[in-house]
Amino acid sequence: MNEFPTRIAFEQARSIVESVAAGRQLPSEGLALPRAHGRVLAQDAITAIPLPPFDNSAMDGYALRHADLGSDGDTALRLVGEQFAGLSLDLRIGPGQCSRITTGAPMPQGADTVVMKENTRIDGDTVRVLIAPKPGAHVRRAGEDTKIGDRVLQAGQPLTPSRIALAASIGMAALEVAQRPTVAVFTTGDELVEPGLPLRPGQIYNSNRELLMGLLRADGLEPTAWPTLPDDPARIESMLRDAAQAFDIVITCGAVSAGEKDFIPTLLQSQGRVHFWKVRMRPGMPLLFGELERALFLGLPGNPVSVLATYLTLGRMLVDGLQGRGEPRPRFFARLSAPWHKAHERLEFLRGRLQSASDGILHVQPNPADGSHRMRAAADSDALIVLPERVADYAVGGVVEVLPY
Ligand SMILES: Nc1nc2c(c(=O)[nH]1)N[C@H]1C(S)=C(S)[C@@H](COP(=O)(O)OP(=O)(O)OC[C@H]3O[C@@H](n4cnc5c(N)ncnc54)[C@H](O)[C@@H]3O)O[C@H]1N2
Ligand code: MOO
Repeated sequence: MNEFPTRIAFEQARSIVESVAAGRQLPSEGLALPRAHGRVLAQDAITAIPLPPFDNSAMDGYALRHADLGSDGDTALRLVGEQFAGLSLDLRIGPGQCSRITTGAPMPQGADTVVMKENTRIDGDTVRVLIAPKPGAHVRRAGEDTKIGDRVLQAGQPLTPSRIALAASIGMAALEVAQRPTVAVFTTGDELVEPGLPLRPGQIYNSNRELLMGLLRADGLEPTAWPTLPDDPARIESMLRDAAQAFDIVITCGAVSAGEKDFIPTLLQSQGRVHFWKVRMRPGMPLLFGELERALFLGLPGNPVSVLATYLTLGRMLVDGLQGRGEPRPRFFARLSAPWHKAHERLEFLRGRLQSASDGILHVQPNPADGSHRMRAAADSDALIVLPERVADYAVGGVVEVLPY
């Protein structure tokens, strides 16, 4: 049995999760762009072409030489050609001449300015410029967005639609991304019944499976739900070992505190390895983190709101770390719209509802139903409110960190 830290501060738990994840980063795989959305990039992307690739028009209108425009704002130019987007005709504009042009079409040689169609009148092959554009107006210059050799994306960045689009615009058809961890999800307890079946006295419906599967899917994973574990140590051991031989992460909910049927910490101590057990957070204190077979093992406490809080904090850190996500998630702060008395020492993740006031300031309304079994309060809320480790009174308007979910 290994020695492990217990009742640790959240920050210590975070650093253990991060260092374990850093040591077990998943390999990369090449994916075509349509399949790379939401993944973490495992390579830098350096552009071999400038963006835009050539000088082109930002408007539908006429390409001209600004020097030809008279100061009175009404100049007649001779229309000598037309340049549409898609094929460069190598047109050349001489003095007093102009060319029809559409948005995105290459600028003809000699032209330096575009006038919008709406500011002209056409009469045969004469174009009258009624309102003179400024010099260089409506021309998008080659390379003004990115230059050849620019590092436009970096390893560790999550691939948002904008980043995938940027990769496409420099001509990349595939990207090297971190493999996603495979995740096996277990619920535990003889009291659990699946929704849709009749409920006998003493039983409750299994809500944690949907909660956890949903949280993992929202983070881009494709978790696999296993049958619920009975309160039987031999069955628990054989099912968890099976999963731990095949998956990168095994997540259980329940059976990690001090009850007679809480078999999982003992199993991990004797058959695997414990990195920590119990974190000074609320909800979620009995959280267990370790290893079994080839898998990393997260034993979340069974109370539904504890599942929410432990996944959104340390669970997500593990998933991010295994994929080498280097870009920190943005942090958000809000003002409390009601006072709160924090009566205990643990770091609290209270549930609350976010709302932006008309002055642009984000407010959060704490939900008074703070028991870790109160799923209704979690469902009525959309953020965890982070209250640091100390007994404290929070006044209305006090600034707190929030984790939207
Ligand atoms: N003597 C002690 N008792 C408890 C402690 C402690 O330190 N000493 N910790 C308390 C805290 S805090 C929590 S959180 C819970 C965690 O308990 P477990 O992780 O062992 O979870 P269970 O006992 O199996 O279940 C707790 C609670 O959650 C319900 N549950 C479990 N699974 C589901 C599910 N899939 N869907 C819906 N609800 C579920 C279960 O019925 C229990 O009510 O322990 C405290 N006790
Ligand atoms: O830590 Mo437990 O999650 O408060 O109920």
